[in-house]
Amino acid sequence: MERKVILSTKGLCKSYASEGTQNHVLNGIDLDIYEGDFTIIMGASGSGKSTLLYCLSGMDRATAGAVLYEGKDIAKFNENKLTGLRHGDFGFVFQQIHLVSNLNMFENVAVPGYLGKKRTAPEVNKYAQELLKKMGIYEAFKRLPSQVSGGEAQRAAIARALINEPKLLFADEPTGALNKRTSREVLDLLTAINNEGQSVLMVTHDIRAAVRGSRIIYLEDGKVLGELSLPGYKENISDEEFKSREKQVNAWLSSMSW
Ligand SMILES: Nc1ncnc2c1ncn2[C@@H]1O[C@H](COP(=O)(O)OP(=O)(O)OP(=O)(O)O)[C@@H](O)[C@H]1O
Repeated sequence: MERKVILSTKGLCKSYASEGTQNHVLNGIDLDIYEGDFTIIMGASGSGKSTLLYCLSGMDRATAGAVLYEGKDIAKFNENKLTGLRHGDFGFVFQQIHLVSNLNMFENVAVPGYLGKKRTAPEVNKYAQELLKKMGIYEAFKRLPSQVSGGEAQRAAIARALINEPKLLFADEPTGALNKRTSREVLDLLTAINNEGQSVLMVTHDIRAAVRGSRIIYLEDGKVLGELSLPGYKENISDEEFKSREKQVNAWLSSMSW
């Protein structure tokens, strides 16, 4: 069965000017991102992972080449259209959580829904409550971000990213600031929503996060060096299956960084 492409890049290049020279960070990336996948971007520090995520999601502009979304090159969108795309079509989760400090957990999730205008306010309220329940933080409904743990705040950030039902959820090191247990809880949630059909693209250094992927892409010096496809990760995976998957990913990563 042919899989649907959500985003694709053609000859994507990104350079930054620094101290009179050009730093060529992305060097001609041709890539398709598929619907339903849990796509992982890996690579050494500085290989261009976050820059690729920013260019794919319209948070930054390519220097050359195209980023195609629904047949249109978003690199050519004006600021207004890019903002609309980021708010309406994509969702974002970052290592730094950035909840609005004077809004409670429910409001942090619901407000982007009111702004998204895809649903009426009562519909947004209902959906925000559903998402808080799904993320296991309904009890923290009325608490301010300063009154919850890092893991709870990241779960609220995931709920917020999902409120407008994004075509693609981008996650940049979402567990980078969390301890092992809360990282696992957050990864379990991302796995669960991916198993329900949500397309996810995640940048990570962490192999325990990468094993969640159905496709892992390895960047080196701003180019795709290789990729690995894996069967979808099941939420009730046994320890044995996890270890064998981890071994496969580790062996592949060693071959990439050889
Ligand atoms: N806004 C910017 N201005 C100038 N240079 C930048 C900018 N953003 C990134 N860079 C440079 O681009 C290169 C790639 O950065 P990027 O953050 O994409 O790498 P990364 O693979 O995500 O790294 P890490 O794993 O360390 O987060 C680095 O050399 C970085 O210094």
